Amino acid sequence: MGLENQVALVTGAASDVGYAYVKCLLLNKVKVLLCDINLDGCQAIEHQFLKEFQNINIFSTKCDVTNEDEFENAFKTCIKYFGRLDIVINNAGVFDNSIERQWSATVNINYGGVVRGTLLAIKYMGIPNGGSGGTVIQTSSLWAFSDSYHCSPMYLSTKKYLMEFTKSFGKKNNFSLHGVKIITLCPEFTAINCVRLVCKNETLQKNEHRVAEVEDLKNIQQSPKIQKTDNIGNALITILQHGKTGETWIVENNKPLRLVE
Ligand SMILES: NC(=O)C1=CN([C@@H]2O[C@H](COP(=O)(O)OP(=O)(O)OC[C@H]3O[C@@H](n4cnc5c(N)ncnc54)[C@H](O)[C@@H]3O)[C@@H](O)[C@H]2O)C=CC1
Ligand SMILES: CCCCC/C=C\C=C\C(=O)C/C=C\C/C=C\CCCC(=O)O
Repeated sequence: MGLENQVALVTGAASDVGYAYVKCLLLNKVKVLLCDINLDGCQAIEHQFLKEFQNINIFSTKCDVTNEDEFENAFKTCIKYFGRLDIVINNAGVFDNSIERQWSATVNINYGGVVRGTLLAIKYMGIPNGGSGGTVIQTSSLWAFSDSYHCSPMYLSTKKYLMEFTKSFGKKNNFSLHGVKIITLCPEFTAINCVRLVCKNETLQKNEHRVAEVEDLKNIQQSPKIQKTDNIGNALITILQHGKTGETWIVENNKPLRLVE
C-alpha cells in the first residue's frame, strides 16, 4: 500500500527515534507535522530535511502531549496546514530519573500522552466524525517484554500499559466503529543518549547491587551490533503498509521485523 500524499502527525519528533520516523515518512512522500515541547529542535530538523530532500512537505508546531488543548491544537494545525490527517505516531516519551519525583510525569507523558493522542486521532480521523479513517502507531519498547531490567519501573510499566491499552482498544470491533487502526511498535535499544539517561538514574545509584545493570547497558550502547534508528523508521513504514489493528510488532537489530503472536 502506497503512503504517497498521506499526512502524518509525529509527537516527540525532536527525538532520535522521532527524527528517524520523520525521515522515513518523508522518503515515502508522506507530509509530516513535527510536534514536540522542543519546537527549536523540530524546526532544526525541518530545515535540515528541506535542504536534504526535494519536494517534501513538512511543518512544526509546539505540542506538550500532557496538555489537552495544546495537543488538540496540533491536530487542528495539521488539518489546517495539510488539509487532512491519516497517520498519528505517538512517540513522545521520558525515561524517569527518580521515581519519587517523576513518577506522575512519566505516567502522564508515556501513557497519558498515548491515550490522549489515540482519542484525538479517532476524533479527527474517525469515519463517523467526518474523517477518512487512518492509523495510530504507539512507540513502546522491547523492555515491555522483559522482567530483567528494574532500573526504571515507571518507564517499564508505562510501556507495558500502553501496549495493553492498544491491544484492547485496537480490537477489530472498536476499529469497525471508526476505521482507525491502532498498532504498537516495540523497538530494541538504539544507539543514542540512552546510557546518559540510564546512568543518571537515581534509583540505580542508590542501589549498589544494581550497578551491574548500568555496566550491562554501557556494553549494549558500545556494541557495534546496536540497532540504528533508521531500522525503526523502516519498520514504521512496513507496519503502516501491512499492519492490522491491535497488533504488536518488535523491531530488533539484524532480525526481521516480527509480529507478536
Ligand atoms: N532510544 C531507545 O533505545 C528506545 C526508545 N524508545 C521509545 O522511543 C521514543 C523516543 O525515544 P528517543 O528518541 O530515544 O528519546 P529522546 O529522549 O531522544 O526524545 C524524547 C522526545 O520526547 C519529547 N518530549 C518529552 N516530553 C514531552 C511532552 N510532554 N510532550 C511532547 N514531547 C515531549 C522530548 O522533547 C524529546 O524530543 C520514546 O517513547 C522511547 O520510550 C523505545 C525503545 C528504545
Ligand atoms: C524517552 C526515553 C529515551 C531513551 C530511554 C532509554 C532507554 C530506553 C531503552 C529501551 O526502551 C530499551 C529497549 C529494549 C531493551 C533491549 C533488550 C531487552 C531485553 C533484554 C532483557 O530481557 O534483559
